[in-house]
Order: sequence, then C-alpha cells, then structure tokens
Amino acid sequence: LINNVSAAEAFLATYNAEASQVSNRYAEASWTYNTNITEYNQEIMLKERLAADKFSQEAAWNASGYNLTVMDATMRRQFVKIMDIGTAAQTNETKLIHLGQIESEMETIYSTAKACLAPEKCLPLDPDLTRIFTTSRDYDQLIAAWKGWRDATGPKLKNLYTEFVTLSNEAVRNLGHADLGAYWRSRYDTPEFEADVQALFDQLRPLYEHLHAHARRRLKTIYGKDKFPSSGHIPAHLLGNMWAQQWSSLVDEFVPYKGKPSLDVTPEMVHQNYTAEKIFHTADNFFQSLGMIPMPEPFWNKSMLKKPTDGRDVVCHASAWDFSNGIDFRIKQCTDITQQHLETAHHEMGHIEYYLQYKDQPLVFQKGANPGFHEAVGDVIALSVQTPEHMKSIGLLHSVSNDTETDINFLMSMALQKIAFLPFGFLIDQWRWRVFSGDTKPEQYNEHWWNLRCRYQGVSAPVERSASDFDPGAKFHIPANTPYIRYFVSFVIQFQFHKALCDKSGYIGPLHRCDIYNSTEAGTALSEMLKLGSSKPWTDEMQNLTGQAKMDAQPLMDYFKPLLEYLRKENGNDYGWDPICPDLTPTSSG
Ligand SMILES: CC(=O)N[C@@H](CC(=O)O)C(=O)NC[C@H](CC1(C(=O)N[C@@H](Cc2ccc(O)cc2)C(=O)O)CCCC1)C(=O)O
Ligand SMILES: [Zn+2]
Repeated sequence: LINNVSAAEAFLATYNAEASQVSNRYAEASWTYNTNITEYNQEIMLKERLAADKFSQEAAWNASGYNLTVMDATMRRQFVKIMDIGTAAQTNETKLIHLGQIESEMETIYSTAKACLAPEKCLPLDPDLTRIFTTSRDYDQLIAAWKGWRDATGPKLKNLYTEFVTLSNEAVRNLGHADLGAYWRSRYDTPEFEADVQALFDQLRPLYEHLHAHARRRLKTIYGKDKFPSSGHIPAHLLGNMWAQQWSSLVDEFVPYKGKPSLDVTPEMVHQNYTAEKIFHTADNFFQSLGMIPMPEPFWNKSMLKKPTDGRDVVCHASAWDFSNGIDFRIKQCTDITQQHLETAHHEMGHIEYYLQYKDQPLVFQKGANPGFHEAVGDVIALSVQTPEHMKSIGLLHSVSNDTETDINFLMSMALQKIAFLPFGFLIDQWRWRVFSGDTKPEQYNEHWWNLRCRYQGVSAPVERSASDFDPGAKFHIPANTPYIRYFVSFVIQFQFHKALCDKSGYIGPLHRCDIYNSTEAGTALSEMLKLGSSKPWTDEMQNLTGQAKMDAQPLMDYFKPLLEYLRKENGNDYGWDPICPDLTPTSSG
C-alpha cells in the first residue's frame, strides 16, 4: 500500500480533474437524449455511460492502492467515496452494457407511453393525463385514464425490471453490499436509518389518518357513497393525481370553509399571462433576496423550460442537471402555467442552488449531505413562497385575511401537498427494498405493491388488478431507477430547516405563516450548510443548522397542529381503514 500522503494528494488532484471531465461528457450525452429521445442519442448516451463506468472502476482500483490509515478524515472520506462506485462495480463488460441498455429502455418506455382512452385517442402523461386528473370529476373518465396509463406502462416493464434487479444486485455485491437496497440506504450513513424512518412514519400516521377521513367524506359527497368500499379505502383514481400522491388539485372541494376566496393561484397566473420564464425568474428572485447565488447565464440559455413543440419525444418529468464544470447548470421541465409548476420550479431550482453552493468542493463531495437534503432545499423556499402573505406580495393573491377560517383553509391546502404525500413517500422504497432483498418475488410484485398502498395509503385499486399488471411501473421513479425514500426524508426535514431559518430571520409567530423572503440571515445560514455538500456527515450539518442532529417530525407536527385539532373534532371516531385491500371481485349485487 502507498503510505505517502503527498502521493495521495496528487492522486486526488488528478482524479478531480479527470472525473469532472467524464461527468461533464456523460451529463451532456444524457441531456441530449433526455431532450430528444432517438435511438441514435440513446446509443451515444449508453457509450458515454460505459466510459464513465469504466473510469469509475479504474479510479476505484487505483484508490484501493493507498493506505487510508495515514490520511486525515477529509482525505479518507474522499477515497472511500471514490471506491464506492455502485453498479459500475460489475466487472463483466457484457453485463455492464446490458444493465445500461435495460435502464434506458425502461425510461424510454415510460417517457414515450401513451394511454389510449379510445382507439384513435392516445394521450401522453404530460400534459394530457395530468390535466384530466387535475380537472375532471368524471368517475369513469378518471378510471379510463388511470387504467389506460397502467396498461401502457406496467406490462411492458415487468420483465425488464426483473432483469434489472438481478443485474444490479450482482454488481453491488462486488462492493460487499447485500443488495441494491442496502447500497441505497448506505448513503444515509446511519445504520439505524430504516428504523428511524419507520418511527417517523408511525409518529405521523394520525395526521394522515385524519386528513384521509376528511378527504373520504368530501369525496363521498361528490361521487356517492356507493363508489367507496366498506373497508374504508379511497379508490386511487379519485384524489386528483395519477398516483394519489398529492391531493392539491382538490383544494376547492376539500377546504373546510368554502365561502372564502380560493387559495389556488393558477387562474390568477393564467390571467396575468405568466410564462415559464416568469415562473423561473420568480424563483430566482427569491434566492437572490436571501443573498444566495443567482442562476448563471448558461442556465437561462441552455435549460429546457417548456415542452418542445417540434414533435420530438422528451423526458418530460422535471429535473435539474449539474454539468460538473462550475458554470453549466440546467433545468428540464415541461412547464405548465399552474401553481403546481410554480412549486416544482422552486423545487428544481433548489437543486441548482445546491450545485452552485458546493461547486468548489472536491468532486465526490459535490452531493447532498444525504439525498433527502438535496430534495429539501427547494421545498423549504417554497414553504415561504406559498404563504398567503407572500402570494399577496407577488400579486397572485388579492385579499389575505387573518381570520381562523382562512388559516385553517390555508393549512388544509398545505396538508393536501405535504401530509397526503407521507405514506406514498414512505411506501415506494419499502416495496423496492423488499424486491431487491428477494423477499418480494416477481410474481408477487403487484400484490405486495397493493398491500402497501392499501395498508399505508388507505387507497385501493378502482378496477381489478392481475399478475400481468406491474403498477409500480406506472410511477416514474421505478422505471427511471431513482430512489424515493429521499422525498419522505425531505418532507420531514424541510420543516426542521424551515423552523431554523425562520428563527434566524427573527420571525415571531406561527410557523405556517413564516416567510423568510429578503432575510440574508436565513440565506447565510442555509448557504453555509449547502457549501459543505457531502464533505461532512449529514448529522453534523443538521446539528449546525437546527441545533440537534436527528430527523425530527416535531416541526412538521407543530406547523399543522391547528389543522389536526380541527380534523379530530370533525372526524370523531369516523377515521381509518382496514389494513388489507378490499375484495374487488364484482359482488353478486353487481
Ligand atoms: C439529473 C437528475 O435526475 N437530477 C435530480 C436532482 C438531483 O438529484 O440532483 C432530479 O432533478 N430529479 C427529478 C425529480 C423531479 C420531481 C420528482 O420526481 N418529485 C417526486 C416527489 C416530489 C413531489 C412533489 C414535491 O414538491 C417534491 C417531491 C415525484 O414527483 O414523485 C418532479 C417534481 C418535483 C421533483 C426531482 O427534482 O427530485
Ligand atoms: Zn428533487
């Protein structure tokens, strides 16, 4: 082993320069493919992926020649990360190439899928099917869109996914990980991560159960009680979203006090001729008000902020991109002029701000402190942006009254976005971890998926499902192989960050009305954490910003306390559902 620290430093300097180049090349090829899905672009992207994987293998091999015990903590942390190369550890080149092909094939199937509601009427997810879920209250039309999308994705993906699992597990086992799920969880450093997440979910369930009861009661008045199974589940296609993961599009039906002005600013955005650019400049302005880093010139020149109209296929699922060269950062979003897309723009720009803040770190530290941190940045800003006060200050709300009823209505609108999401954010990787560990066999994929959906989310399939269905494939992150527990973590810690930043800004008052706009104290505190990237354990960074080192649901519970009190009163004992799925076979009564 090489014991010479200056030789190790030279190795790192060379690695950083070369790895940045390789990352940049792969990001460019990936971007070209994502913004113009063709076989040619897919082929180029796969070639760059193979080159990047081979570079990682060689770098890891060389790094293993250095004695880590003679290094300081920071240098050792870099070497460990250089050696932790994930599925690139597959030494059989044929299998390595095949894994890349399967992954991009699954993403292509998902991104080009269309649901055929009638023989000649096939619609893509964005914007067509999404708009049906946000606007339609027609039970049968929603079933057609719900079933059509699953028919167009799941069956084509199931066998590919099975192969993907086998190849990925084999690759990461070369690094000593038990399976791909263990590798993904290792990014959170703490060994008790899985138990911590389960404990957080159990702590938050009452909040969700009471929101679910309220939603069910309101939906019964819209669709009639006979449409709801006696088990207490809500049919999954009635919650205003293809996956029932957030219920914001039902805000006008779900607000407790209906006489108040609507909190949905979409109509006002359309009325004011908002454009995609204006949406992103609004988000950029907020970061600048905190004294944080503005979007650089290449961002405005090279991003794709609207779905192209020249007929080419693109991956419309929004995303933020780091080109690892210190100046090129982009967002790709098929922006629609809606409140939801205004929030998404802040979410994506949160990623860009993180990239900008840690761009001078060694390459392996150009990551979130943990993946949940990366997902929380934009959402923390969006918590301020969505307050009635802030919405009024940017001219999207005209009247803001402080009476209790408006306050409860506002908390309900936020709960439809944040509380509704919690079981979904929790269950995706509960399902995937068991698939990767082998507990869930391919023939059980769909059954175990619905067991989790019924048990944790309290939603049931509106039509019978069969073993040839693969409903997990209807959610982007499964075919796109993007881990998901990061979002559950984010939805908890973003309230810890929000509380810490509100305190630093000198705000006094209820957490749900705090707006840190123009607070450079808050901006400085946030920037200092983001600059660290993944150079320090996330628990240290959590401690620095919030004063304690663990994930903690208390700030989230405090934020929604007035709403939970209201819901407990309204629901009495009428809340909850059977843990197992309702029997879908048509009853004799038809
Ligand atoms: C090159 C690359 O892949 N880059 C990464 C970023 C990085 O890793 O550096 C990236 O851009 N990932 C895309 C993904 C997109 C979105 C998403 O998928 N959201 C979840 C859950 C959710 C929903 C509401 C919400 O408010 C927050 C989260 C869903 O829609 O189910 C879509 C809309 C919002 C965020 C993202 O930005 O996280
Ligand atoms: Zn994100």
